[in-house]
Amino acid sequence: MHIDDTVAAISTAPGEGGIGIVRLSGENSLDILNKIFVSIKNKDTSDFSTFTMRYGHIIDPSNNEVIDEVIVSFMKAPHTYTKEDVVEINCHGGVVPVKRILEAVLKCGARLAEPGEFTKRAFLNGRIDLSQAEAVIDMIRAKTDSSMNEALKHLEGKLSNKLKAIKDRLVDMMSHVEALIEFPDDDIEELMYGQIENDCLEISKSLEDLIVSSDTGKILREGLNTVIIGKPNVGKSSLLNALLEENRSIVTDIPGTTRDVILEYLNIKGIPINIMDTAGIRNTEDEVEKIGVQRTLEYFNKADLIILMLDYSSELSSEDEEIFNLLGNKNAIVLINKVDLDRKLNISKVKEFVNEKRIINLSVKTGEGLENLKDEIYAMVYKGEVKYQSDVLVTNIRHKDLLIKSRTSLMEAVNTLSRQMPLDLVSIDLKQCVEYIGEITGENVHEDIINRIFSQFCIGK
Ligand SMILES: Nc1nc2c(c(=O)[nH]1)N(C=O)[C@@H](CNc1ccc(C(=O)N[C@@H](CCC(=O)O)C(=O)O)cc1)CN2
Ligand SMILES: Nc1nc2c(ncn2[C@@H]2O[C@H](COP(=O)(O)OP(=O)(O)OP(=O)(O)O)[C@@H](O)[C@H]2O)c(=O)[nH]1
Ligand SMILES: [Mg+2]
Repeated sequence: MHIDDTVAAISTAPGEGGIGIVRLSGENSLDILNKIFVSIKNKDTSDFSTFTMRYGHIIDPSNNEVIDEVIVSFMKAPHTYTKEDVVEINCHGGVVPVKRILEAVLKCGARLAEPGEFTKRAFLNGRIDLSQAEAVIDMIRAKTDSSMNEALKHLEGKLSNKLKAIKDRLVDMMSHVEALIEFPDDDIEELMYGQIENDCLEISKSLEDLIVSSDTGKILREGLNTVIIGKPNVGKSSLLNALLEENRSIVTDIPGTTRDVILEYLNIKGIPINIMDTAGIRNTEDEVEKIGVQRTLEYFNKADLIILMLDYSSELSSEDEEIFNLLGNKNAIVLINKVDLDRKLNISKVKEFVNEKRIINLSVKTGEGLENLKDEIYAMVYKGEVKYQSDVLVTNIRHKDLLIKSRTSLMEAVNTLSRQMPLDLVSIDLKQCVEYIGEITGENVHEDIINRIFSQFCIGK
């Protein structure tokens, strides 16, 4: 496939900044630049060496007026971000210079790039595979160091290489199977059945390891959805504020203070947390509060982790018990807050309700127990297994779903083999398995899916 138009976009974030960048990619990039760029030394761009920069001015082609003082860089195909000629115009940061330079570039024949089009070209031109392109957006969205490190590993091809190794093995097996179908040989057939079955099981184990890693990986990419619930006045909003180290939520000693769900983002030991403070759960006649309680329950159902708060200084109430009943087998930590006050809470009774959940004593007021809470969340996410920290994690649900499908095909092959059914059927299963892996890397994936992935990108990426 040959892409023959040249695209341009503002690649820096909108707003005021030190520098703004307008990026061009495509075979006319340098010609377009030549129409609007004048260097002090009056050199034209024909002898612009790759990966060098030049100082000069951008001129408005319609009236020859200077738009801005700039530095331009040139990267020659194919060793560039997109594998096409790339020009970057570094102008003064601010909304006007980048916008006017972009207009000038468009007037001279560039087309406005779609969101993610530079990265899409890097994919279509074969510099990176689809899973690496997806990592580019994860990189931009990452809220913590751990999330970013994981995205970088994907970007650098750690997952792609693993998948490639798996695919190579499958293709190898397929050729053996094909050979045996074409030239049946009773002497080795039985031996081959066992051998292929073994290989399938081994590959299935590698797929399984990747699938398991997605429990942690998804959290690093999307954040752990954590909902603080409890009856009114136990200190939910105080906890949110303490974790954020700012007064985000209104705190008063009036029960029913919080009426809506308040969402904030936290970084707990590198784990991105989407934390939600909610309206205290109770039966109420107040119309606004009722809606708030309803919302609390909706978020409760979607949560990855529930932080259930109790009040050390008050007796267990029917409201607390109602919340215990909601918990079921939800992933939850029980926090007993206000341990700085005198105890009225019957702790052994709490334990009867939530015997298998972790209970942590805390005082938001003094800060006691806050570190224990953070340690517990970290341990839950990493499940205490260090193996995830060095190896690559599957972070993307699309990838996880395809890995599950490819493993299912592989297990179908195993099933076929163990029942000594014809090898043609095994061949079909193996082919299916390879195709699912190819959907992750983008070798064979429907255009709609590619478009959907890149449409999530920002402009200029
Ligand atoms: N100014 C600028 N900064 C940027 C980018 C960019 O496009 N422009 N990037 C993008 O968003 C990121 C860097 N990513 C990049 C990835 C590959 C290539 C590239 O030219 N690769 C060539 C090898 C170049 C060489 O080694 O000489 C290649 O793979 O062939 C450039 C940038 C972050 N910083
Ligand atoms: N002594 C003591 N008081 C606390 C502690 N944590 C919170 N409080 C107080 O408890 C009261 C209620 O706190 P909030 O954070 O508003 O409670 P909430 O659970 O958000 O309440 P609703 O929004 O009404 O559901 C406030 O007066 C807080 O200052 C604590 O650890 N110790
Ligand atoms: Mg509150």
